[in-house]
Amino acid sequence: MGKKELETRLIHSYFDRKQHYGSLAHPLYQTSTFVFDDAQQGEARFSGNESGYIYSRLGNPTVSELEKKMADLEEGEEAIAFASGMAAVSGVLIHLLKAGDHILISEGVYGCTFGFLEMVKEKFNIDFDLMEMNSENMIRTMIRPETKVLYVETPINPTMKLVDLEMVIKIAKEEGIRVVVDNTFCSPYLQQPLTLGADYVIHSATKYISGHGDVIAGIAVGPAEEMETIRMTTQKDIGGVLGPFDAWLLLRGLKTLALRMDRHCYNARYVFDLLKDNPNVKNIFYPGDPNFSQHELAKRQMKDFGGLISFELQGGKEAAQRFMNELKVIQVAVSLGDAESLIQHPATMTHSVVPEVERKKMGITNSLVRLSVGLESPKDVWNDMKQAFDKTY
Ligand SMILES: C/C=C(/N=C/c1c(COP(=O)(O)O)cnc(C)c1O)C(=O)O
Repeated sequence: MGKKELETRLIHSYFDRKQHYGSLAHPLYQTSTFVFDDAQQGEARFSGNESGYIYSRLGNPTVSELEKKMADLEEGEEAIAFASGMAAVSGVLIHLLKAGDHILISEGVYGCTFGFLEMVKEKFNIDFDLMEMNSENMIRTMIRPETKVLYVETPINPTMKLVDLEMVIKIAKEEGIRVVVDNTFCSPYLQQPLTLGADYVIHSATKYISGHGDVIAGIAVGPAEEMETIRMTTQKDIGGVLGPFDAWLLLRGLKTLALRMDRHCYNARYVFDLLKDNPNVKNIFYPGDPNFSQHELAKRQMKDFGGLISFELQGGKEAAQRFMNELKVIQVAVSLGDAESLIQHPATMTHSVVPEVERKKMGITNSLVRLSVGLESPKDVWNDMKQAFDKTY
């Protein structure tokens, strides 16, 4: 029988149940270290002459099961689980870049990704430029001899703009540059950048992969040989590893990823269809909007349009904060991809670390709010927004 569908591979496991009392669920190895049969086995394991677990910062069976599954789901060679999405971002970029290098970034990125780039620019002389990656000529103009990486989020947090992966990857391959795609907003269920030729995929697994708002985690998927280098240097020595219980929770969350993403997409479309005609909304940014400037690219590049809607409210920051404060079902909180609908104000929250001049370039205004549509009844989500509009305007 051939390779099963993704929906099936999300659920089924890789471990040999016969070695684990027939356990259906993957066992949880909540341990920091592993006992050797004798001193010689310890020597053999550390030297690499014998495979096996040593210490959970170097590998853990529960974490390995998650990594195998994520590599499979993203159609990649190998995956590494990290303590957070930012640990995955920094782990991969530290591996790929050295002093004097340059990296091109999609015009919008998560605020702390921007903060990380500012830090390595100042401390380690790794330069970066943000750019709107929608013009082949512009990208080629911005590439320098020292450019080593094109880093993109698509959709971009929080503006929901898209980057044409096939176009960016084509240029990168011609120029001998690596492409890293942060696939957090889609999960492998809606988009698989490695199948388009990207070199690395990154996830804040905190979001849709977990789906239950109870784990902070990151994942990187990439070429096996380089991932081993990252595992045994960048991650081992910086130490941003994921704990076994968090890996176990992610394995549990992945089982329902397909069902949850379908529901997030359905619910977001339901909300959009009502929100788009609301007089208190100045602009709305949702890939599933037929009037969205990149709607055709969204249809081509994504399986469905996701669970996130960003929109600008009439009246600026004060009105946006009043609106958020009137919500009862939707929770005012950062993060996304949870069962609960969440709303946040990027300019003063997730992207507050980005200087205002850069935020403006990214299209992040004080009127912008980002809604992560959850798994509740979409009717209740919309009614909550409607009553908040009535009280705010
Ligand atoms: C509060 C956090 C939000 N985001 C995070 C995030 C990270 C970083 O992921 P950890 O938070 O380190 O797991 C990486 N990549 C993307 C596209 C992200 O949105 C947020 O936007 O609401």
